[in-house]
Amino acid sequence: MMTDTFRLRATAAFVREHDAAALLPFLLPELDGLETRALAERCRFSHAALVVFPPDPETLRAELAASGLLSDQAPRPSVVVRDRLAERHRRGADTLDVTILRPPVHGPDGVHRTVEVFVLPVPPGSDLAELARHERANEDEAHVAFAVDDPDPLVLHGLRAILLRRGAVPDGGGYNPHEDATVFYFGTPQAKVRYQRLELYAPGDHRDVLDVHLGPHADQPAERLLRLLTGAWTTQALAAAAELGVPDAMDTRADTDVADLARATGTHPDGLARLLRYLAMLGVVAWGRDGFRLTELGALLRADEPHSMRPLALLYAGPFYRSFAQLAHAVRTGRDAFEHTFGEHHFAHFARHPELADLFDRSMAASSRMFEPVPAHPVFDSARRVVDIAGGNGALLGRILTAHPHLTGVLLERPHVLAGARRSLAVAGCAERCAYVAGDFADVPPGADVYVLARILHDWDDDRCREILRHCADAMPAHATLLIVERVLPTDGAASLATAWDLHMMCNVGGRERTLAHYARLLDDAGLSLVGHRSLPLDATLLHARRTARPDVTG
Ligand SMILES: C[S@@+](CC[C@H](N)C(=O)[O-])C[C@H]1O[C@@H](n2cnc3c(N)ncnc32)[C@H](O)[C@@H]1O
Repeated sequence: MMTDTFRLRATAAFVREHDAAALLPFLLPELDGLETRALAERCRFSHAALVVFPPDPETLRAELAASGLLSDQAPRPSVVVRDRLAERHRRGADTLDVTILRPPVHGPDGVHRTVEVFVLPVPPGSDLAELARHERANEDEAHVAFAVDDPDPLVLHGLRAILLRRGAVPDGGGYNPHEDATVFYFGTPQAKVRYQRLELYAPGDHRDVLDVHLGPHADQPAERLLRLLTGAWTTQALAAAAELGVPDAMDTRADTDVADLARATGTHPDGLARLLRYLAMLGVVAWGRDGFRLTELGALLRADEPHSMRPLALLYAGPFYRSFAQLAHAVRTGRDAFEHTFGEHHFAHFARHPELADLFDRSMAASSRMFEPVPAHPVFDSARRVVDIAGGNGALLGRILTAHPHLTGVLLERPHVLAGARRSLAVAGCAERCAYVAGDFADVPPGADVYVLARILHDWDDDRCREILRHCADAMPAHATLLIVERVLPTDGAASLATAWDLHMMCNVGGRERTLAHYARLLDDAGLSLVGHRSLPLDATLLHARRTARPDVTG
């Protein structure tokens, strides 16, 4: 359990190191440059907040002093956080004596900021000990706050609209008469920093805007849970649209009439209208005056879109949907649910069903935009030969060979995958510079300069990964490089696609996503060293490893 001093120090360091323009895109990765600028012009990053639970005032003073946080201001009563704690822990608000301190901290540019410290005394033997334990572990009240200096209602409505459009979710708020200030809380579920709540802090009484923010039922956990529970319907609605060719028959620049769309897709007009209404809620299509328009998001489901995500939609709503229904089996037994559902491992199952193998290969290509920056890695400049181990349909090798005409490539894959790889490398114009090896991880060809393992290690448990990495290390000359593409699990609780894919790997493959330290250990065990890493699109990371130099024992 983290001590309050540690939590105070970490919060103060965060406030010191960040500013609004840099922080906002981490909280809401979908913000575009214009929106970030509009927000940063009207909102200052003012503080990060936490709740502490000192046994007595002396301990609190000592903890604040040890964290470099000193304030001679008198504490003010908290209303909003007190009420939230009371509701979460089913206690009367008047039994919680929560006060607010705001010790100053200087930001990177010397500007005045604060750490907002909510203080709830928990004397020894108090019945609040369990509440304190829960709150320290979950940090439900931790948030970062942006102060709005000129908060007229129009500005507040405009700021809310941008935040909501980019994935923020209303998460309560309130008016504190002791401070004459209104706060608006938002959840930021996509955040790439440890804070998944954002506060707009507006001096003055803005309860009219707050009423809109809170909505009639917005603070009901039951409503939030209902929204979460319908996730399966989202997967199926997206896949149904893709299967029926709805995005393919729509336009991103003009509205399409529902009756026309029903004719074009061979669907029932009422059924289609209802599906479209749901898709509009997801942002996949948008309501227009004359029907519905396809959005940029929805266009990714078109069959002819470069990097089309249609195959992924069909896979996730098809075989992987059936196996996800058995997730509890995977959690209970530690064994993958795909094998439990289909009677064999997914690689073997797909190998026996060519239409599924094809769907799988095309769905891997759907997210191959994560490879875009890989060919720019400097290791390719001095290399001559590259081996892509289990390179799938050759999407990555094709990019590397296209960017570096001096290179030759080898693609190692299972025999049934090679035909597709040959075709796509021929389309990429790299056929003459590429050789193919039909085989297993044990057949990694020796003597190349760069070896690539993209989205392979997460398919396997640690023992099999060590084995695969040893095959690589054995094949690698002393100067060679191994590049690994994976989604790396964050260690600070930040939201990441890796966390979702870790569940997918457990359920469907029997593998796992890993932290950077975990990869470093596996490499080390195989005689390799992690020497660098850089981030890639779609929450992926490129790890760079070399053979570990062995001490010269020839003496
Ligand atoms: C998740 S895909 C990744 C493909 C490619 N590297 C990419 O990122 O697009 C995993 C690949 O491992 C291959 N594979 C599975 N078992 C293998 C084995 N024993 N030896 C070689 N390749 C294998 C599969 O055929 C599949 O193409």
